[in-house]
Amino acid sequence: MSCWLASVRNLEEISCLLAEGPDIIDFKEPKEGVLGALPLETVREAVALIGRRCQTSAAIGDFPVDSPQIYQRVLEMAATGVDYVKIGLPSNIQQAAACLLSLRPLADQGVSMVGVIFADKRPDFSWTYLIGQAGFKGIMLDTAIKDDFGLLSHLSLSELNNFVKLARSVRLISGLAGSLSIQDIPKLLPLRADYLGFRSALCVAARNRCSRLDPKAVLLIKQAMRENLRIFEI
Ligand SMILES: O=C[C@H](O)COP(=O)(O)O
Repeated sequence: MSCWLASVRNLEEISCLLAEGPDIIDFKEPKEGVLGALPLETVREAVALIGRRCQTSAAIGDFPVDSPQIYQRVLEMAATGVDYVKIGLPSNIQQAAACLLSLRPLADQGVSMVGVIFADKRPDFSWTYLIGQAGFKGIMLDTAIKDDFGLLSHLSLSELNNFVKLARSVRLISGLAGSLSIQDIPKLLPLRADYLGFRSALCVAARNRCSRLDPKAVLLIKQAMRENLRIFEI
């Protein structure tokens, strides 16, 4: 069954979301880039505020894959108590092999990591298994450039289906995101990714993901997820 993830950038947004019960609340600062990080202290407070009412994830920030800072950043983010730490990877995951292997000890210590690759950067899914070998828990497809061209403008349903199947074959949780709209939900749910991720569609201005969350938009996404899941599970 597919879950839904909602990205937030501050504690006020969490209060707005919790009533609608997303399965995962994801912490990131969109002003700092597609995987912009929130301050560690904010993430710590956010995790405490949520109090295990849903799962949580957090981006570590936009770092080049050869940055020596990645290991430390993952360690620090995991120490906030967040369930999953999200790390951006290049489209050709093979290029990140050294970075992935260096993170393996963190996986062995129980840190749950999710690798993020970008649909608008011509991703090569054939290296997905390397993420599994590094002990990651999941892989997520997102878009690097946030504009009118969402996930389905870059990859076909058949390519996305292939991605979800490959992830499943190496026991990785799979997530799909990238300026998803409410209309994308019935198209993507049949692929049975583990979750669909949203930010833009939850905001008062869907074209500005830095704008505040709109409670009505949040409710509409929640209802669309529920109704479409009911249809596909019949
Ligand atoms: O992790 C998911 C992303 O925050 C989705 O954001 P977006 O809907 O603005 O592309």
